[in-house]
Amino acid sequence: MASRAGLFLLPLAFLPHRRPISLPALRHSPPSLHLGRRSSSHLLMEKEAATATATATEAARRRITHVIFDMDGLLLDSEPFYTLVQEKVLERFNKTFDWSLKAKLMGKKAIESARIFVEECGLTGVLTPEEFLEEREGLLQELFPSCQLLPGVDRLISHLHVNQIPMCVATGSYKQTFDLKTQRHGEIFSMMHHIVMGDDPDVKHGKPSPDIFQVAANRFERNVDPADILVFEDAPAGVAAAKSAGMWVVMVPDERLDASHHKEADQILTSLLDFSPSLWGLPPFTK
Ligand SMILES: O=P(O)(O)OC[C@@H](O)CO
Ligand SMILES: [Mg+2]
Repeated sequence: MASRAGLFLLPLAFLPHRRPISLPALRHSPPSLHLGRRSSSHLLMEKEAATATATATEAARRRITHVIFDMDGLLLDSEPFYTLVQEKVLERFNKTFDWSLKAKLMGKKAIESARIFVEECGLTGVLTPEEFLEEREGLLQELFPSCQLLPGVDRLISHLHVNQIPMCVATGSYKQTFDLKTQRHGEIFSMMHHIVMGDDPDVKHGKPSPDIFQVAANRFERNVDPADILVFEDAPAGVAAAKSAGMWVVMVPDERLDASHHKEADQILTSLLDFSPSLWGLPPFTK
């Protein structure tokens, strides 16, 4: 297999589309970087990561040349708003919302997640997916403008921008809600080469299909090998989409997401503050 200058030949087993490689989470980062208490899923995450072999670390030291960011739950702390509103809707039907359902909804196109929500909550015939979406979007309108950046986002994106690493966003959010959520963060999103959204005409199927990441990769200035692209995601559907697009994926899951959803990711982090660019052949942080 031809290798690029300075790259070593990767045994076929390590190609991203063949099997995920779990890498050591940055256990040495100072405790202050680890936000919040360490839940059992975090300890499991570290155990999973700790089993990574030196070979896996070597294999993953590819020279990543391009980066694709998911948005909700990865760049923006918007997922709690979705949860809050979905809990509100369910209260009306005396039903409760839990993370096993959340795991199925995250990252998906709005109408797809609405269909799952109505079906899984036994509301078929009571509430249509369209009615649910209308109610949900109505409640979210006031909440979205207060979306904050998640920890480590500003530092990482500014760092990649300064080092001229091409990057973009691939989000299942539709344009209208994208504008609402990002209105306070124009500078960060202006550093993106392009933004692909859930209602983009070229995106035929939402995550977990690879469409949105393939469209995002094709819109960079030059043809990019998917194996040179690193995706950052928070949701199982997004990780699955990135892997089926043949890309590498760092997952930054909410600590309430069951660790069984971590398997496909190449690296698991508790926060972007723990990301080490040089592990992926990207320029290291200087400060
Ligand atoms: O930016 P992403 O994570 O694709 O969000 C999509 C939206 O459906 C929220 O889950
Ligand atoms: Mg997401």
